[in-house]
Amino acid sequence: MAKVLVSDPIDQVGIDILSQVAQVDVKTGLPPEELVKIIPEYDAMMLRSGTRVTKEIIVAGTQLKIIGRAGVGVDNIDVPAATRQGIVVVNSPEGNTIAAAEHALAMMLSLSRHIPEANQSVKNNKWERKRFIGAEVYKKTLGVVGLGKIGSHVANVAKSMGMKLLAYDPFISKERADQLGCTLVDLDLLFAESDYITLHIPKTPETTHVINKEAFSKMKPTARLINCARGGTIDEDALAEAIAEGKIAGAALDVFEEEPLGESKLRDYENIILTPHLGASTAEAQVNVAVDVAEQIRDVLLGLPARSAVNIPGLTPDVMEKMRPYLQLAETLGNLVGQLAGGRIERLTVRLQGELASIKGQPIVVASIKGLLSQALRERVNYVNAAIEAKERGVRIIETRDASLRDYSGSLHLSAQGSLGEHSVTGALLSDGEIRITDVDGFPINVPPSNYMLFTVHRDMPGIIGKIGSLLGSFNVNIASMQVGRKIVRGDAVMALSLDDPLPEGLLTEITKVSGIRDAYTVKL
Ligand SMILES: NC(=O)C1=CN([C@@H]2O[C@H](COP(=O)(O)OP(=O)(O)OC[C@H]3O[C@@H](n4cnc5c(N)ncnc54)[C@H](O)[C@@H]3O)[C@@H](O)[C@H]2O)C=CC1
Ligand SMILES: O=C(O)CCC(=O)C(=O)O
Repeated sequence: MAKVLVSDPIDQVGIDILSQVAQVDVKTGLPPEELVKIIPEYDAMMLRSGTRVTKEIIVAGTQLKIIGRAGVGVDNIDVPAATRQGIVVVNSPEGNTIAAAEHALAMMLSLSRHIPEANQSVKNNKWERKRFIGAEVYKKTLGVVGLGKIGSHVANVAKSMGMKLLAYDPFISKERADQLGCTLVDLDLLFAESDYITLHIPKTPETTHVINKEAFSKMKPTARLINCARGGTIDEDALAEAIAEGKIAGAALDVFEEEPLGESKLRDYENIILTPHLGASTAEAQVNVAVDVAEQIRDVLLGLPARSAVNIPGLTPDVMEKMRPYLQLAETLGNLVGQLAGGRIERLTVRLQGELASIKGQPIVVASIKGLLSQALRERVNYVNAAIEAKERGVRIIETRDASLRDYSGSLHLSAQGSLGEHSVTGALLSDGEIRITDVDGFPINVPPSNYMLFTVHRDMPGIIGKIGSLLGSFNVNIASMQVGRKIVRGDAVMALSLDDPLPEGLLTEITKVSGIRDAYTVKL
């Protein structure tokens, strides 16, 4: 039975789903060195933001097939290392959207009405009504940085509270911003005009310290800053300085450069509200993310695709479902051309022909690479790491299209240039979804792929097929089917044989010795 390690607190509903297919061990709060020790026995990991899945943990996780992040941000997982090792990383892109947006809105209102300080004051037996004069958000300007799922929900609610909305998001269209009632502006204008600034961006090289000393110098002294997105997007030293110097009126932070928050000046100011990364911490969100991610882990352990994999570009389950027969075709042809070419492959050209030329090429290219590398890497290569493996091995990938070819209802042509020469194969799908190999090295044939195959290039002359048949028979190898493809009579030809048994050692050399045989290749598909 598969084993899943749950390393952060996850709602029981997620554990129940995982338990349908796996032994689930809940071990929270483990230090990294302990995780490295125990991870080799696990097939999957499920976590929230409390666990850092480092390269060391991933490298030690030799059985790991999937890492599930019950939340949005996967920045606590070394995704490139997981990808390199062929481990699928999944998240729950929408399960906590509302929770995080509501937390940001709660922070905005808490800042405006001094809720935390007023609460503390009453609990200290005081009644300081004058001290806590607040500000209304109605008719004030909210600057939303990052107009994705959470930013959009914040904008929607803020609009209904009568706020004016500015937004900065270089990847969002004007139409989408218009729909949300937001005016897209550049960051400098957003800083200068906003009464409230709320961040809803991932932490990337571009967003690291996007709120810095210079940014604070552009803000209104009455501005209030909210970050329920990611630590590190605000320069915390610059923020403490800006608050101390009265450059802005307040800040509310749920996320920090270092979590849990260590020594920090941020604790010193009454007008800074701090929460311990609670954005996703609602009962509803925790059920949503637990179900979403546990179902994906269960599916992957059962050999099914994951719906929110962050490291299988373009291969969402609906694409996967629609394209499954073509992916199978691409993998088979990749595997075949890789074996024909042998040696070190330098270039793989993938040509989508006829009707196939109009469909999304990337998944087919990935499947072709997976097939190509499968002889060398076996089960180590998958849809996650195929492209990376090819790049690291110096295989140049070229994708081309030719819509003018009208054979079958679309066909796929792969050619591999390797250290031993160049070979090409073409294949197509029949109406019943069966795969046909329709061309090898430019010679037309029509054979289904089979486990064991033999291909020869020979001179088209009487007797040669008989000789090969007898030779195979003398080694007790049964021929399931045989076909010859040629371009001109008595010129060169290709023979494709499907065999019931693998070729015994030495037989391939015997075949190449037959007069008229130029080359022979044995293939296992
Ligand atoms: N505090 C918490 O507990 C939670 C925090 N989060 C965090 O909130 C953030 C936003 O999450 P979602 O809205 O779900 O993500 P999303 O992917 O839907 O939206 C992010 C938006 O940021 C934009 N963006 C990317 N680079 C940008 C840049 N340089 N400048 C401006 N905009 C940029 C993107 O175009 C996108 O529209 C993420 O970092 C996520 O990890 C999410 C859930 C809970
Ligand atoms: O798991 C959590 O509580 C944090 C959620 C979060 O930060 C995210 O989903 O990006």
